[in-house]
Amino acid sequence: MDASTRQRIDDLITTSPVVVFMKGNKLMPQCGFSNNVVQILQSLGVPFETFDVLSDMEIRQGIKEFSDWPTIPQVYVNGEFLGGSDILIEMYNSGELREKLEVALAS
Ligand SMILES: N[C@@H](CCC(=O)N[C@@H](CS)C(=O)NCC(=O)O)C(=O)O
Ligand code: FES
Repeated sequence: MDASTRQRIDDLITTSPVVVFMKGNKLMPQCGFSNNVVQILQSLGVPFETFDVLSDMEIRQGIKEFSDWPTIPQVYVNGEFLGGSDILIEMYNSGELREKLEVALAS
């Protein structure tokens, strides 16, 4: 990824405490994995921003390198990579996600 893509990602992950790189948007997720993450965050009632990687191939590829994670969706909390769909589902089911987000959003 070039320096300007890296800079854009640096900016994107701090637009909100919770940022989701996904396919599609909150109203119309374009993939079941992205939809999983949206449904989980909405069910917890936390505010979050999304970025549609289908609109930008540089970010779609760049975010994989940036996070060292090969797939979309990708969830960032306070500028740190948290995980994709499987990880979010697991953390949601264990209650860890609610706890983590409560702490993250309070800071
Ligand atoms: N097991 C993954 C599922 C996500 C996944 O497999 N994503 C694929 C299909 S949407 C992907 O991002 N492929 C590369 C791409 O489309 O750029 C997770 O936990 O998030
Ligand atoms: S777009 Fe086909 S699995 Fe996500």
